[in-house]
Amino acid sequence: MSASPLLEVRDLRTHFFTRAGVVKAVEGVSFSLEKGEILGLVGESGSGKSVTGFSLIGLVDPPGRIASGSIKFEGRELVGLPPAEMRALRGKRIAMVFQDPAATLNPVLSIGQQMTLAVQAHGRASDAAARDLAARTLTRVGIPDAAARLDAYPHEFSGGMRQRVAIATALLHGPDLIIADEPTTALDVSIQAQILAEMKSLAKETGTALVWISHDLATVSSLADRVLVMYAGRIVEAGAVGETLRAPRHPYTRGLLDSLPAMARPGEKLNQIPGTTPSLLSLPPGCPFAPRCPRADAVCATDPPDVVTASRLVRCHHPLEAA
Ligand SMILES: Nc1ncnc2c1ncn2[C@@H]1O[C@H](COP(=O)(O)OP(=O)(O)OP(=O)(O)O)[C@@H](O)[C@H]1O
Repeated sequence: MSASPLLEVRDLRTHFFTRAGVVKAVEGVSFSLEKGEILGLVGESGSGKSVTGFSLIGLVDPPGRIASGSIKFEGRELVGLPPAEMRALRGKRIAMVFQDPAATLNPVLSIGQQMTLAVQAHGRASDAAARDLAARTLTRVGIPDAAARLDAYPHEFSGGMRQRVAIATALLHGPDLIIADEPTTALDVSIQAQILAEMKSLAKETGTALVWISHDLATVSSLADRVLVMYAGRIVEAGAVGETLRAPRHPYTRGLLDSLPAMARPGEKLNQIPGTTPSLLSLPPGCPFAPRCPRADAVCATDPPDVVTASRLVRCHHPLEAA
């Protein structure tokens, strides 16, 4: 591990100040990321994955804001960075890919026009040079006959191809970090697998680090080096992906794994985690997972668990045995 990681997040708190109260969407999140590393961020809907991603790239809008904590990118503090400096980093050094490529692609511009604009937003390039870079980048993400397809419009591409265009746009400037928020969720399984394989080889070839946000543990296990499991705005377990998913120590991670369709025997019902995710406006005083946890006892209801760190981080009073 190098002395200074690419990204170092310390005790990040991102809150939404709503009329109903303060929604603590991200509450004390810490992790670091090395160059070329792929980090999977998993958890049920509402656990704070997307808000963590938006915080990293400076895109939390009112009524939300980063309430405290630190996000260091190559040693430089991003929390409190003037918006113009954040914009200069965004798209160039740190890029984001969303679940819906429509969030990135403009329907009234051809793919070539919008990629040219994206190239020129961060530096001088002639239209010809920008189109050439766009075509080469589209080829890298598996778009056949890319130069000819530059004049096509987003609606002329299939969903999988549109997502590839969005990924290529994120790759244009050779960013150091890509934050991908459920980018393959809407695609069919074979296209998903292809895009995952391509993202993995791109990250390894170019040294680009990837934060892959997903509710799908199977996807994360085939792609990521490390996994962070989030619950109610906190990281409850973190470690190397193989070890953590093979032998989870937090009962929540175990519950997520048990509810995967692949874990059910034919004809059997899926083992859903009982109960629902808590309201972030009024969390119980102890462990937020306690009301749904098969291992919880009195202490879990009253005392927030400390983090136990050995080869991996576990935030639990009664972690499962190490394998
Ligand atoms: N603009 C907002 N105002 C108030 N609360 C918000 C806002 N945006 C997000 N939240 C809250 O922050 C919490 C975390 O949301 P987030 O989208 O990060 O979850 P997630 O884990 O990414 O879920 P999903 O997989 O559904 O996207 C949720 O409880 C959500 O209601």
